[in-house]
Amino acid sequence: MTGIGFELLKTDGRARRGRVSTAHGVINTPAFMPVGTAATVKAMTTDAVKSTGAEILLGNTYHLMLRPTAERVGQLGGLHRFMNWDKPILTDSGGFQVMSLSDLRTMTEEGVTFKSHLDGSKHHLTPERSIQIQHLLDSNITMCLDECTPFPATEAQAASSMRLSMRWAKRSKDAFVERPGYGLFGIVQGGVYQDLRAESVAALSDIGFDGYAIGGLAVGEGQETMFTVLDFTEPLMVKDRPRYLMGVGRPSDLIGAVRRGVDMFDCVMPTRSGRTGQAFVRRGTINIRNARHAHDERPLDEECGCPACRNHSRAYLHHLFKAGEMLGPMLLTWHNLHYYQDLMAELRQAIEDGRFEEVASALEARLNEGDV
Ligand SMILES: Nc1nc2c(CCc3ccccc3)c3nc[nH]c3cc2c(=O)[nH]1
Ligand SMILES: [Zn+2]
Repeated sequence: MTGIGFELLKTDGRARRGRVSTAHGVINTPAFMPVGTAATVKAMTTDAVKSTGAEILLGNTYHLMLRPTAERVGQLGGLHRFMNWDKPILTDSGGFQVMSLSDLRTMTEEGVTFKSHLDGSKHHLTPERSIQIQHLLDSNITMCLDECTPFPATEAQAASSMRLSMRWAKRSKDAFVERPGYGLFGIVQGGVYQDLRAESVAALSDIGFDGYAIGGLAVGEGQETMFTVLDFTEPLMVKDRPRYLMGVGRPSDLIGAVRRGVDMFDCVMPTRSGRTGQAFVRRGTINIRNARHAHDERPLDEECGCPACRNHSRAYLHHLFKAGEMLGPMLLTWHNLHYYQDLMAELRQAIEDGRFEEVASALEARLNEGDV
């Protein structure tokens, strides 16, 4: 197999059950991919991440090029060996993180010049350099360098931003080293504009990629707008390649996007909010720091099999956070990732059984039950 393989195993409405195969193993879709920004899923060992059911994790070109540098990771055998994760890895191309993390950045046709948020040192990122960095990291799924069009943007702004990303997509493809089990994904842009999204899908399909991400969303547009953009973009996308919705999302976002034909997801919510004490449970969310949990002997979620729910009460987790104990963020991160994987497994099974709509609407109803 050149590039990565994709099998579409079953559909139920627009929802898809598939399998992505890479040099480091298989990813069952719909899949949630935990974010491991600086070669670590924060507060989790790789064994812990594996125990949640995750089959792929994400790394970041931006962070790793700054520290410890891509050359260092490459010298040490790539990201898999560096962090001891032997399953697939997807890395973002860095443009999104430059725009959200560094200051004093300038964007030109050539690429983006920016100052490190760590030490102010100057760096350049071009499509060619981003592809080279991801190659050094030994990423199984490489992302094209793109510009994530800010929200809101006028149609003219979204058009010129998208067209720059399409020129960068071609340069990314030309720089990518084809290897069996390794693939390159294009990223659809175009803001909230139907004709621009269509132009971007067509431009990327003409170039040809192993998979197609939908970018420019989860940038503050809100769930309704995100779903509207999916509704007019997804039907234009080829069916025999994976679709990856970048940066999404909360459980209700995931259910709605699987319903609309998305296969792969990433989001910092389960890890970032886990560290602040927010737990995602089947009936909504819990902020464990709230006083009402101080004496509650129940687990976070009775139906969850994670170490936090098997071994501890809400009262104990509340105490850990109040005491500033590092076990608190560890256990809530573990729970959130475990819950996200359970949710994706339930959606995969529902598609296989031809019961997606029944299962999805029941899950959505429970999320709004409240009083968790
Ligand atoms: N390259 C790119 N990344 C995005 C991310 C980061 C996803 C990511 C991938 C891998 C690791 C971390 C983060 C977005 N997050 C929210 N919305 C997003 C939009 C884009 C986008 O349009 N382009
Ligand atoms: Zn749990």
